Amino acid sequence: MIDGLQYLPNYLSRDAQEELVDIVRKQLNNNPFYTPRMPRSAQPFSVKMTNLGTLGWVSDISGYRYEKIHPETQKTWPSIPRALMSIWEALAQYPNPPEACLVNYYDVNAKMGLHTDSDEQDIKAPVISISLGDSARFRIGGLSRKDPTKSFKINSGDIIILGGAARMAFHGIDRIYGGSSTLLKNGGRLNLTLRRVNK
Ligand SMILES: O=C(O)CCC(=O)C(=O)O
Ligand SMILES: [Fe+2]
Repeated sequence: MIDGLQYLPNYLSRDAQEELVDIVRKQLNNNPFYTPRMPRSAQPFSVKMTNLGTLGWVSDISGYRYEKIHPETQKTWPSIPRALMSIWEALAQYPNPPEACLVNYYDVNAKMGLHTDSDEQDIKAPVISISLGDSARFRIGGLSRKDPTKSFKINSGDIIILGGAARMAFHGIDRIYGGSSTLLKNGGRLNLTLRRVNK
């Protein structure tokens, strides 16, 4: 596996997962998931997205970028809750706090193609990714799209850290294992990624 990728299986207990889902759901109140679209083609993503933080990652016909407001409600994103800040403080080994928490929701048919997280100025900071709900097949490659990739199954409560040499590695979600978790009332998978954007 590429150096700098840290996989922390079962980092969150079931109780901690339930608590986190509750906290995030409350914080997302009036900050709905929307359907992002591919730059240029405007093809819809299968993953629904929203954000917490002073900045949020958005994608539409004009491109990928960070914005201070929700693309549909035009309201600022709710703040990143303390429970998530604490996870960052425990794991990031980085002095500055995250500015964005991208919240991804995958229904059973959703997936995310191989990509790099490259819209952040500060690539010395890691990206911390928290999985909640249904299991998924995570794919990780190298720094070039052509590099060989490996995949493994990730489960609710697992955390992946993309740091160091793995910060700019290609990664994606091949598939969701529908019905594999009872954590989310309506099924599916919630993924939270904590990101530092500005240096
Ligand atoms: O859902 C995941 O585990 C990965 C999400 C991801 O790579 C992203 O939002 O950039
Ligand atoms: Fe990513």
